[in-house]
Amino acid sequence: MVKPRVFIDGEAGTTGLQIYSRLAQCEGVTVVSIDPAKRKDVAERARLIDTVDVAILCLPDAAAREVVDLVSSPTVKILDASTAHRTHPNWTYGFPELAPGQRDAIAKAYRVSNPGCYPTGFLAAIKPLVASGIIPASFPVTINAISGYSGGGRKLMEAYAGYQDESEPDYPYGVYGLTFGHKHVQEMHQYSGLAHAPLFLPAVGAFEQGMLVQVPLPLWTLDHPPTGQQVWEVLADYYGSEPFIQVNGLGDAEALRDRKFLDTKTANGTNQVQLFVFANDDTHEVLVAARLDNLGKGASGAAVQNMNIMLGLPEHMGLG
Ligand SMILES: NC(=O)C1=CN([C@@H]2O[C@H](COP(=O)(O)OP(=O)(O)OC[C@H]3O[C@@H](n4cnc5c(N)ncnc54)[C@H](OP(=O)(O)O)[C@@H]3O)[C@@H](O)[C@H]2O)C=CC1
Ligand SMILES: CC(=O)N[C@@H](CCC(=O)OP(=O)(O)O)C(=O)O
Repeated sequence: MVKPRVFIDGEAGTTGLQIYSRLAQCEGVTVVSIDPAKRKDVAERARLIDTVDVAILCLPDAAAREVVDLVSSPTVKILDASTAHRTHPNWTYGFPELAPGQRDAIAKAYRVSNPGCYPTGFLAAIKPLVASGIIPASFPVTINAISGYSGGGRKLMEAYAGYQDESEPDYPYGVYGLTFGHKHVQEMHQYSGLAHAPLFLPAVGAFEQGMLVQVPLPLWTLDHPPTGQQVWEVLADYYGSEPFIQVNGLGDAEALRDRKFLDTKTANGTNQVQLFVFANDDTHEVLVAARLDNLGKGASGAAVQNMNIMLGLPEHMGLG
């Protein structure tokens, strides 16, 4: 059988390298590489894309848009890991677990956008709650999230490079996005089913990889607040058979591990979103949290999963 040919545009970057190393171990596809001297030559990249079955774009947004405009093959499927096409009406959102039918839509699509890392955690947590009506679409939602610095790509990784050797980094924790216009907000709003955009407060920590996305729900604001168990059941039912979304037990003490806090790294190296629900039914406070590897299910793992679906390959291929 002829193996599908895949080109990773931006193969040398943080996300591209991780996709390459996952696919290099796979028998199922042939990875086509560009001459390194031409890796920023847009005409050569478009020419190569026209020759493959799937092209995965791991580029800055502008470079992704530019090359897509030059592609002419009617058969090539494109998977864009950048933010450029995530809310575009002609592109299919590459989150197979988001809703019934999404996986089939990805399988049929010629243009698929890979979700952002923060939206992956947020949408995994909120979408079932809004879709089921257990929280109303009008609920004012806030998100507190922290990412490792690899989320900022090569430039942020270089900026943090010296920290490994310091016992006390200058910036162990930094909140950003303080003008509330972060590039992920539109995507989080569009696919959540919420009437209002969530208020998003991202932070970056002095660790390389991993993320935690927290959605605190002050349910006392509702006339009939659901219990923590009811919130948990909605999530557990929604993702019951999904291999890459794991719903941990309600108030799972194991999840907190020895130190009694939710850490940011336990999902690293996996393609998992790990969901947690913590609740106090007396005060009607609930926290839904998602832990994931920003470079795994938040980027390269999701890209490989989407590529597999787009090519009709086993969905687990290359995902460990
Ligand atoms: N890091 C993360 O956690 C995630 C990143 N993404 C997205 O993936 C994309 C890539 O991000 P990331 O891998 O982190 O970024 P990096 O900066 O690590 O890598 C980007 C790569 O693209 C190359 N590049 C830049 N401009 C051009 C161009 N005009 N033509 C061809 N190649 C070019 C860069 O080369 P050079 O370095 O030489 O300029 C580099 O190799 C971005 O859109 C990002 O938003 C998505 C999910 C998560
Ligand atoms: C820590 C950090 O800087 N994170 C990046 C998000 C990671 C990323 O690039 O997100 P995409 O998935 O949209 O590509 C940011 O906040 O812009």
